Amino acid sequence: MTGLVPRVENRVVNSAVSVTDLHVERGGLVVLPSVTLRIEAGSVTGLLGPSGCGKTTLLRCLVGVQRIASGEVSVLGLPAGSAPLRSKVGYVTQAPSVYQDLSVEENLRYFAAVLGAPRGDVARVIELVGLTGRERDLVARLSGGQRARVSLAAALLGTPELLILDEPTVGLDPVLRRDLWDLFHRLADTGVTFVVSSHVMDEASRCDQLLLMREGRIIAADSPQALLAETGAADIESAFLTLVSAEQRTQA
Ligand SMILES: Nc1ncnc2c1ncn2[C@@H]1O[C@H](COP(=O)(O)OP(=O)(O)OP(=O)(O)O)[C@@H](O)[C@H]1O
Repeated sequence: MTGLVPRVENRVVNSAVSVTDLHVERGGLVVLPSVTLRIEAGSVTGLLGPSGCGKTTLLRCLVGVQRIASGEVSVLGLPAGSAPLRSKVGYVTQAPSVYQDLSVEENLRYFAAVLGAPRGDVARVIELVGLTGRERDLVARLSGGQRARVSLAAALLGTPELLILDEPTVGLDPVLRRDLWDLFHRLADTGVTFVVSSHVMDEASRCDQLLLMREGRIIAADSPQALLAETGAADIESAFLTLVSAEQRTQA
C-alpha cells in the first residue's frame, strides 16, 4: 500500500478531541457515567476494552450521532457533530457502510461526489487501502476484509483531519492488519488524528496512546510504554488486568 498522502494544513488545535464529564444513557441504562479525556492531534490513539464496555457509544459521541445526557464533546475545536466537521471527520462503523450492488470504484465515486472530493481521489484511496486491481468488482463479491477496506477508503476521501475507526482490523489477516496500522501511522505523520477501537489487546503496541476502557469508564490513558512501566506488566492485556484488580481493591 503506497501512494501520496495529503497534508493537513493550518491545524490550530493540539487536542483533536476533548471530552468533559460525558454522561450517556442507552435504553434506560447508564453506558458512560462520566467520561473525561483528551486526544492529541496527529496521534494514533487506541480505545481498548472488553466487548460491551462502551467503545462504540463513545465513538458515536465523537462523531456527533449519539444523544448525550450531559457533558461536552469538542472535536477539532468545534462541538461534535457540527456542520463544518462533516468533511473533516471520517467514521468507519463496524458494519461496512458501502453499497453491495455497486463496484468498489462506483461506491467511491459516489462518496467522493457527496463529500465534494476531487475525482482523482478515488484512485488514491483505492491504492492506500490495497485494493488496486479490484476497482470494478462488485462489493457484494468481496470478502469481509475487502469490504471493510472499501469503507475505510471512503473515509479517507478528501482531507479528513480525524478518522474514527470502530474495530477496523476485525477479520483481517496479520499481513493486512500490519499494512493498515502502517497506513494509519503514515497518515498520522501528516497530522491526521486516528482513534481506533479494538477489543484485541495485542493491537495496543501499535498505538501512540491508549485509552483503556471498562464498564463505561476510562481506567487508564497513557502510552503503551508508560502503562507497562507503571503496572510492571509484560503486555497490555496483563496491564489492563492489573489496573482492574487495583481498582477492585480500592473499591473493596
Ligand atoms: N441501541 C442500543 N440501545 C440500548 N443499549 C445499547 C444500544 N447499543 C448498545 N447498547 C448497550 O450499550 C453498552 C455499550 O455498548 P457498545 O456497543 O458501546 O460497546 P462496545 O464496547 O463497542 O462493544 P463491542 O466491542 O462488542 O462492539 C452495552 O451494554 C450495550 O448493550
